[in-house]
Amino acid sequence: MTIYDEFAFIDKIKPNKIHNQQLIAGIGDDAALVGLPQDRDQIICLDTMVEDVHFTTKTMSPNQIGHKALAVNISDIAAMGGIPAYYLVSIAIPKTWSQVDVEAIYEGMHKLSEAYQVDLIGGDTVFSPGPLMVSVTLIGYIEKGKKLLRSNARPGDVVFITGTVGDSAAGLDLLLKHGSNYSYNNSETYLTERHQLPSPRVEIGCHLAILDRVSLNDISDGVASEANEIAKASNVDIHLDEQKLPLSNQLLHYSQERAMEYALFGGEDFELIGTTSATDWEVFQQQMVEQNILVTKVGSVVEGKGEVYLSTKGTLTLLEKRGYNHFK
Ligand SMILES: Nc1ncnc2c1ncn2[C@@H]1O[C@H](COP(=O)(O)OP(=O)(O)O)[C@@H](O)[C@H]1O
Ligand SMILES: Cc1ncc(C[n+]2csc(CCOP(=O)(O)OP(=O)(O)O)c2C)c(N)n1
Ligand SMILES: [Mg+2]
Ligand SMILES: [Mg+2]
Ligand SMILES: [Mg+2]
Repeated sequence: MTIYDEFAFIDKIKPNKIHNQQLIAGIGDDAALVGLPQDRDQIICLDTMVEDVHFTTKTMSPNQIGHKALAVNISDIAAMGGIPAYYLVSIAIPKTWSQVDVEAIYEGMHKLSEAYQVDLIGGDTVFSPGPLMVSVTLIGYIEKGKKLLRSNARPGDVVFITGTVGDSAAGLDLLLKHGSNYSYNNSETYLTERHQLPSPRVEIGCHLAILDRVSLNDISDGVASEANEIAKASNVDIHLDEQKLPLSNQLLHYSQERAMEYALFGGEDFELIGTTSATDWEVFQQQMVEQNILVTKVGSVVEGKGEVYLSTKGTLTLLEKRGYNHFK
């Protein structure tokens, strides 16, 4: 179905209320105009989702594609300890996609934008002769001077992971096998939804931003890949204790044998992995316990030259930067 009147489409997706009062002009001019608060630094990121790379019509509904395209960006802001505020969407639409389905992508984004109080302030709409592509640029902020960088890890730090890891990759496995319309049992549905509807950890990021020094990454490419990024950026070694990696019962039930592979190399959990001093870890852990949020100590930082080791029953083996890599 070829349909789009580009301009009628833009009118249709334009939000009718705003969450951030510093927005001066959103959709409807040549660019968005936003006021800048003096006491904050800006955080800006962009992630793209492409049909047959990040999703297929079999693995994700249009609504879920929209949710996830925004969620993965919110997750990058969470990994900087910040609060998301404004987003722009670039969408390239092939003729095989119906207007109803494209609007459902926006509904998915809109629903999540309400939950996280972010405003759609612009974007671009173009035709694609190939797959559907949706790219989101997200702007957020953090108190001036706060930096939760990958390069902040120091020897003696505790390494932690939020939530559980590996669920999304197992969910993807199920979806590639049976599709999204299959009647999954409760435990399988938990896994497929972890893949389709990730929950970015903004609240936890904000708690971490209060601590003195934190290194942080969100888990898009797998624990092994993200831990390696922190180790390399900080020029330290990271030791991960295999037995401490937080795995859900649903994942273990799905495949005890492959659970560790999913956790280390699967990706798209959009949980956070990071490090902080042992003293700040105690403070943070206590806060998380009080709020009933799962955060697990999974290892430690030692002096080194940027490598990650996995400790399995006392034996250390090099954990290479294997995981999702677009061109491998
Ligand atoms: N094509 C590109 N042009 C410019 N910068 C890029 C490009 N691709 C990635 N980057 C930058 O490289 C860094 C790492 O990107 P990426 O691995 O995608 O991070 P993440 O996994 O957090 O999304 C980020 O600072 C990102 O902005
Ligand atoms: C159909 C399908 N095949 C494979 C995957 C797995 N996959 C695609 S991209 C990706 C990694 C995350 O995406 P990326 O573009 O690397 O995000 P970033 O690291 O930039 O946040 C994974 C695990 C998927 N989600 N869907
Ligand atoms: Mg990226
Ligand atoms: Mg990231
Ligand atoms: Mg990646």
